[in-house]
Amino acid sequence: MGELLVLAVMRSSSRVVRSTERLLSLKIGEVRAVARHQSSQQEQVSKISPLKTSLALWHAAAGLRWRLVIALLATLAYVACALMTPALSAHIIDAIWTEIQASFAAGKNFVLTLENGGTDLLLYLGLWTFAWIFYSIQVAVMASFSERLNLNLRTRISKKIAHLPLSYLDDKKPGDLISRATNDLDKVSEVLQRGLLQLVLAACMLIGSVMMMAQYNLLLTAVFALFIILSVLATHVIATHTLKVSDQRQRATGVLTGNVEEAYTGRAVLLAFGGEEKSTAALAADADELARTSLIADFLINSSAPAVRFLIRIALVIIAILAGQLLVAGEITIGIFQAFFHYVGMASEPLTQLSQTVNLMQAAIAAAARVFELLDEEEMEPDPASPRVLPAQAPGRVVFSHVRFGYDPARPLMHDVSFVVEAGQKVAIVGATGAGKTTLINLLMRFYEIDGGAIELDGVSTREMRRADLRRRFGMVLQDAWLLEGTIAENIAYGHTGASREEIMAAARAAHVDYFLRTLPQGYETLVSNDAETISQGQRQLITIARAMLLDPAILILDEATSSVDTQTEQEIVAAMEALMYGRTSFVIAHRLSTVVDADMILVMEAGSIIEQGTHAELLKRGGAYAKLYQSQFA
Ligand SMILES: Nc1ncnc2c1ncn2[C@@H]1O[C@H](COP(=O)(O)OP(=O)(O)OP(=O)(O)O)[C@@H](O)[C@H]1O
Repeated sequence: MGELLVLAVMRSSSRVVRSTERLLSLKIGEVRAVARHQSSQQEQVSKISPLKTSLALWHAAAGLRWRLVIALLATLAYVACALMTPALSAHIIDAIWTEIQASFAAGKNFVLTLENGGTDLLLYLGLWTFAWIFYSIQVAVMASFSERLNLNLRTRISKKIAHLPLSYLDDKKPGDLISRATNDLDKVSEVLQRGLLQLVLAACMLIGSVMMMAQYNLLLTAVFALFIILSVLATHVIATHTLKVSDQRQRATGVLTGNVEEAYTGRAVLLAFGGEEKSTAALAADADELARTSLIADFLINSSAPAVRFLIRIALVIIAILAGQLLVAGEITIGIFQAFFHYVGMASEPLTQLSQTVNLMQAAIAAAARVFELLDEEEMEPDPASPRVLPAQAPGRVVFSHVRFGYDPARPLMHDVSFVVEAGQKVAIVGATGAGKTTLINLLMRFYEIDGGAIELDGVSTREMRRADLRRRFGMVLQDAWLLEGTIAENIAYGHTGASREEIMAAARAAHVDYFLRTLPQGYETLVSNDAETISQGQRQLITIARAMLLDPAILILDEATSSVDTQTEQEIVAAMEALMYGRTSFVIAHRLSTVVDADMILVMEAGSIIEQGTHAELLKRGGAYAKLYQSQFA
């Protein structure tokens, strides 16, 4: 996992530079065109199936569904309490009114007692108390349901990332991945927490209120039911658009997060090429797109409630006229008249809420769809069920036989690569840029799977080993020295849990960095991060050499720095690398004459193939590609 992360960062940082350069080369007009193109792309991908996504969410909630049952029961209890109150109040009003009239007829003042309506009033109060308790239970249970579902999905995403092939990261921006694991998931839980509850509550309230209305008068209930149907139709039309626009908004958030991340990580390139303005314009275009889609999505989400409210107002007027006539005709009592309107009021708000919630849920569905899109990505080939394990002291003999590979299977890069590296040998890999030097290392570490042939480590095919076991055999020191957020001591001990302070300091001494670290005010406890520029490039590389020293791997992979460091640091790096390579099989992407000349074997690469291999003397004698390269680059 550690190495995977390292390579992901390597890959993303080189991609960041490429994308930042692309960002730099954009003119403002092109930026707008890109934004438009992105938005048309977004329309193309909006093929979300709400049913499929809801089922996936239901499936993801396995083990948590009992919470939904409790929330549902609490909701039903709340609705029952709330629905009983108007009927009870109708009864209380009619009963007390009769008592008042009787008292007046008898020439007495009316005094409220427990017998003549007081008990009913206490019951009324009790009902509302229970309603409040049940409502609180459902709120608490739903909050715990949605947060746990969120946690489940987030855990699945982190496991998924560990199983994604590196090729996934090659054409996706890390920011988009981050956006799915944060923004999209948060949207799902935020909406579920409020939305699901409201949905159940509103539906129960609506059905209950209509049933109660029907008990009093069927004609008036039928008029209200007609307007419910009209509201459902209006909601459906708006919700269809909301789903599409919400998807665009979540994608625009992903694009913006990705580009902000790129602009930030590649800021050195931006500043160096004076590209701040263009980069800012490109980000502004992304932000514009997000603002545009958010505006439409928010408008749609909020527009359904006023539309439904308008329909309800019309229904109320019609019902009021009809109910008034019935009252005058003596077909209904004043208690029933007020109870009916109470139920209409009780049903109206849920109807409005239902419509708004259905719309809000579209945003959650769109976000959840992006989460499941990630979770459904094809994973890398699993480790073998019964993996071969190398002995701890395996010497580090490497054999490539007839290896075939292409990043894109349709465009092979390596056709037939074969070579043998004996344990303890130093191999220099040379070749022009893009020749395939890094690719060779990627295949050796199994960051990518080969398409044919075999790679063996001490007689065992790397495919028969667990990836983690394989990678533990290697130590890497890259040009782009990677530091994680933490102290320098933690950085040196990365990958070697439980290293003592003495071991860390011994590794730092061997890597010629101990003296420098002691001069820092906080010494080994100095806090660093990959982005902080408080530690120079050369010093970073020395720290990563110390990291490799501590790991004490059988095989080393070194990418010699091409960037110019001062002579003193350069000498220290050379000495540290020599000490590190001593007695180990080492693959060096070589840029220094001394490394090439000293190597036990030189692999000369061109267009993915090894065109020559041998020692410096042998290859010079041959007078082929190496001899020419040596003359032009190293001599
Ligand atoms: N992740 C990738 N996806 C697709 N193509 C890639 C990827 N990485 C490298 N390539 C392509 O494969 C070829 C070999 O690249 P590689 O990085 O191995 O070259 P290199 O010799 O290490 O170059 P350099 O010296 O510039 O680092 C190049 O054409 C490159 O564009």
